[in-house]
Amino acid sequence: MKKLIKNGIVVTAADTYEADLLVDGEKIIEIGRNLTADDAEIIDAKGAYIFPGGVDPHTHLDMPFNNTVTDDDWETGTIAAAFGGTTTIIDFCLTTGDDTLEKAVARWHGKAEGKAAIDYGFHLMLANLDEKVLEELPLLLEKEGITSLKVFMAYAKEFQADDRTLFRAFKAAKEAGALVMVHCENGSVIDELVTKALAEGHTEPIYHALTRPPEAEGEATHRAIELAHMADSQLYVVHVTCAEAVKQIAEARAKGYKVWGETCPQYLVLDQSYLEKPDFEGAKYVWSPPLREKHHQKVLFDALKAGILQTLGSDQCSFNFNGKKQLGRNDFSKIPNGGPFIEDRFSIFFSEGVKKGILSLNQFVDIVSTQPAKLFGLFPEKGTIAVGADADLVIFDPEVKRVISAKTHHMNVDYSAFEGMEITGEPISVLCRGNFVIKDKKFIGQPGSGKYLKRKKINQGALQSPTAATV
Ligand SMILES: NC(=O)NCCC(=O)O
Ligand SMILES: [Zn+2]
Ligand SMILES: [Zn+2]
Repeated sequence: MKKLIKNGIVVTAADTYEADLLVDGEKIIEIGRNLTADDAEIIDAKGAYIFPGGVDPHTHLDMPFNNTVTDDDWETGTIAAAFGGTTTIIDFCLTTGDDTLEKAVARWHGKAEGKAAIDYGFHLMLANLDEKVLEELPLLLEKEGITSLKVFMAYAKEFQADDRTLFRAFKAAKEAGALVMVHCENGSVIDELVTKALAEGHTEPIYHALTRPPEAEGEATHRAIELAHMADSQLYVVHVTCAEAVKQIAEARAKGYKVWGETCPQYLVLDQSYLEKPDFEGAKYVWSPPLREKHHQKVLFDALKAGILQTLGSDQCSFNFNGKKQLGRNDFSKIPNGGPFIEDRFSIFFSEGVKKGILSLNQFVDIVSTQPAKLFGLFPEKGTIAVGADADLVIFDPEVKRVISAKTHHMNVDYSAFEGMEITGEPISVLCRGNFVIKDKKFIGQPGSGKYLKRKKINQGALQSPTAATV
């Protein structure tokens, strides 16, 4: 049955206008005023914004990490994402532990199939690029439509890649038409600082932040930029947190380097002082890079506004406080790194960005949906509202006020990093490819209905030049 969404205000990265939307099957087939359709279900969206579904380019669902596994799986994680207005995620497929990349990807398909309630793709997370991996990589990227790789400059004992590996990743990506995502922190310096702090008897969560200074992020960001440039390749810096890293990205983009950047809602609204909460509560706020001092928040908002950073990822990586976070009770370096953000990414950004007058409605859509879709080869099927696009739609009440709490969220985790925060705006109904996943704030979707998305290569027009990507 067709669906006719009437009287809403359609918002894209470019326009804001009143219109009705006619959806047939998975697609938007007509946009206009006073549309009628005899055989359609009518949805009245008066007073609501209609946004394209959020595209979250950074999640870790059911992922082995820091000697444990994240607590949200593909069912709880994608349902929570849908409640929050996200209809597509791109998750990180971990390749360590498998002897071929193909096996790792098959394992990730196994985690998602039958569980994902929204659409999804995979990035490939690589720790080494030996001859075997380099041979398999292009074949796998082609077959699976995986057009992005992630390499870590941090996590010395788990994933850290050396400069040679990083350079190889850039070279291989250039040839394969893929984008290299890099976690930019100097892992060796951090390892040294952590060892020293522990030797001096400092075990509390705040030392997680104190041993990962912003300079370590700025230095690594600079190195990644130069290595990408030397390889004539392209770089996407994940979870940017601080002025030091923003400066490097801004300078590179001004020189025309192919560099893009992401930040996350937690860095925009929380600060380092949260790690000082008593009774080990600071562990709830341990992730990497760490929360920074408050003055970095404005730098990040300004960078998003100016188009120096283009996207907002959740970096969803949840661990229960009264569970896996306790692994680090006597040693901050053993606290699993990550937090629960997939559900609140969209609404917090609307409330803090649009409602507080920092961003326009169109900039909001660009950052939470359109730019991630473009950068990761999903546009124009995803990331916009247009005839022929997938009917991934968020019917959003921009005025309702609510308080974020673990008591009401849908993630499989016993705390919210934003507990008690009052925000304005909430998704009322969410459609993914024309089907309601959330209707009137209730989940009516189907685990397993999410579709795996093969993505376009960057040389197929997925990627824009630095100047074109500015808002
Ligand atoms: N960010 C974080 O602490 N955990 C997830 C893994 C990563 O993205 O570094
Ligand atoms: Zn990372
Ligand atoms: Zn991450």
